[in-house]
Amino acid sequence: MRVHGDIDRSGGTTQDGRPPLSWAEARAAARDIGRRCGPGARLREPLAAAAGGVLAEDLRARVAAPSYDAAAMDGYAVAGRGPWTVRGRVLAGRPHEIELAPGQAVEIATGARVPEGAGSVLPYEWAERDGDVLRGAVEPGRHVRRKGEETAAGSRVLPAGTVVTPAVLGLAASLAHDDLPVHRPRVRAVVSGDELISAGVPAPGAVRDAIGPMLAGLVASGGGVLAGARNVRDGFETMVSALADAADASVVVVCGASSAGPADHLRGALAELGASVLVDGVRCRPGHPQLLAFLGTEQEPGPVVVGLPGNPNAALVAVLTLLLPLLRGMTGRPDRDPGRLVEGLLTGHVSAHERDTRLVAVRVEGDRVVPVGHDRPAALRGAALADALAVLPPGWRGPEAELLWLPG
Ligand SMILES: Nc1nc2c(c(=O)[nH]1)N[C@H]1C(S)=C(S)[C@@H](COP(=O)(O)OP(=O)(O)OC[C@H]3O[C@@H](n4cnc5c(N)ncnc54)[C@H](O)[C@@H]3O)O[C@H]1N2
Ligand code: MOO
Repeated sequence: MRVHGDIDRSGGTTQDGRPPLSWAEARAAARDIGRRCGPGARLREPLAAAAGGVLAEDLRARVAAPSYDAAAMDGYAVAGRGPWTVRGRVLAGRPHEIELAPGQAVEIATGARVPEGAGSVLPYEWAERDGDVLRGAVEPGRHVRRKGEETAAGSRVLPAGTVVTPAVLGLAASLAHDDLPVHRPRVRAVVSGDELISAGVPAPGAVRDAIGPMLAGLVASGGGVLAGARNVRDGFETMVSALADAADASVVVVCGASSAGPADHLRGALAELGASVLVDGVRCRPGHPQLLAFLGTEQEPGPVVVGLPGNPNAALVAVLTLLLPLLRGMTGRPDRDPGRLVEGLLTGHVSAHERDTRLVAVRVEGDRVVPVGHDRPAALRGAALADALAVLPPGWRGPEAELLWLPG
């Protein structure tokens, strides 16, 4: 993580004790910080593992595309004018040394190498064959994909910084790449809480960790990679050493311990480590105790810390508010959300918060946006049923609402 000196390190709360940043300001700040931090570690990854990264170098063609003259249709490769004499058959993947003289043809499959001397391919649909004699109308050059006509060997096909989508992976494979140099923010998670268990049925007083299982997919949707998740017990020293141990990451996500209780040690641990807290709470419901901080110094920058509240739905909102905009900023992804404006269509009873932005789980049903309920801070049932969170700014009267799409 590289931090530049011009970031406002003031953080803190306003005089009335409320978080200084609105929900929209917090998202914009996280994205901006991500842009300044840059795209994270450079790795050379096998193709399948490179998905979601951003190219660390221009992608160049290791071979021409196509890499040989190939038939684009099933039919006959023909040389010169017809009628032609059919000399045999060539199939894709079968090497051959056939050369055709004018007046000769071979039956050919799509993708097979067109013999030397053949000028075009006559599809079956246009061919008349009587024994070895073939007739039909061809246009010179038709239905042959010439070597290099799409891409010349050695040419630059994509610039550094391109997001590795499934199409980019397919293209890279077709141009003979086995691995790709990509940048990808490495994210480490610290899941804190004495009451948490990660398997089985909880006894009274114990709680299944519901945030840890969400993180890999959420981090990947922002272009990062979850390099590890640690469950730690509540404790000041434990939190300090968990943060210090994650120093090799671009981003450390701390789940829980974000509030003011006796077991909530995140803020104290950050102070102990000399962190700069840049987002100290956000004016939104749920999720207001979330935070964003830098570890390290100007000379030796450390990771960005994103603090998620322990209530799982509040944590999800904080991921969408701070973590994903941060990762998108780091990886140069477009900020696609808040998504689109849906006009006049939020149905059912929802009320805005007087001073904070409310995020409400909704389903999009045709042209209606329907709250699904079950979206209190501790409940993920609503988010699991929902397509999106409707963004209701303070004092919202509706019915228009902006939608923040939930990662799929
Ligand atoms: N005096 C105040 N108390 C609280 C405030 C406040 O402003 N003043 N904010 C409340 C809000 S809002 C939230 S959200 C929580 C945030 O708490 P923490 O981030 O400190 O998290 P914990 O106290 O550890 O846990 C809160 C709650 O969530 C459960 N939890 C924690 N981690 C997980 C997990 N990984 N999976 C499932 N559930 C988890 C935990 O058992 C608690 O029930 O603080 C309020 N209090
Ligand atoms: O804001 Mo808390 O983060 O309501 O659950």
